[in-house]
Amino acid sequence: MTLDIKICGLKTDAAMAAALAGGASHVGFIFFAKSPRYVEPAEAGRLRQAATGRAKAVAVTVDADDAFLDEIVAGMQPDMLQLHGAETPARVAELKSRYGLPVMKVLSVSEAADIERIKPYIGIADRFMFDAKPPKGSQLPGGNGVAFDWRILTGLDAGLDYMLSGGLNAANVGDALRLANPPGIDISSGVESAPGVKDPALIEQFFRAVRTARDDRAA
Ligand SMILES: O=C(O)c1ccccc1NCC(=O)[C@H](O)[C@H](O)COP(=O)(O)O
Repeated sequence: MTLDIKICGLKTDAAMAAALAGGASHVGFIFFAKSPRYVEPAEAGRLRQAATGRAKAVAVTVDADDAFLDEIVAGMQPDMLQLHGAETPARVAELKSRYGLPVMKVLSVSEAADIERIKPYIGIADRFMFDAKPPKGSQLPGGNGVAFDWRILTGLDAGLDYMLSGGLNAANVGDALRLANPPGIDISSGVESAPGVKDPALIEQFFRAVRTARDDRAA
């Protein structure tokens, strides 16, 4: 089975180069002003050019209005929108039709009952992401470096297209793959040396850990 890997919160050419060299299938840009990973749409548009033909460029937004989304889509030309807020199924459908782009809807989870919240989005969102709930006091809906109990994903339909996210790093990604066997994974703060500062060496180390885990499972 192929495994999609998204490196999120890219801001520099060096981090982008490391993500692509490692074999990222998706690269993410954060359009949430309070985030240390925020990039301007035009800068994301410049950075994402390196990914063309190699990885999908994902615009991560949080309950963004149409005016901001218009600016993002025009400036960055994403391949996909990641909706990381409280967007309703109707809003997801509206944005798919407005921009003609696939949408990944994020749901924050901590227990098995939270998984049920995907139901109204099935057939509307193209893909899902399960991320951990932000810790109390966090200003960020994502990028908090917090994991959830990956075993709650084992009850999902085998064909559901999703990414497992939240608190991944080189040390724990093998366990996540073994426990949940997800079709995709996503990482941000686990490959940073400080909030918002991606470390190419940590990115390389993460890809190495993924490869080792997959080789071990194949053996
Ligand atoms: O990363 C952010 O700063 C962020 C801010 C606002 C909304 C979403 C954000 N990140 C989205 C992602 O896809 C992250 O990769 C995901 O939450 C996992 O982050 P981490 O736990 O740090 O690996």
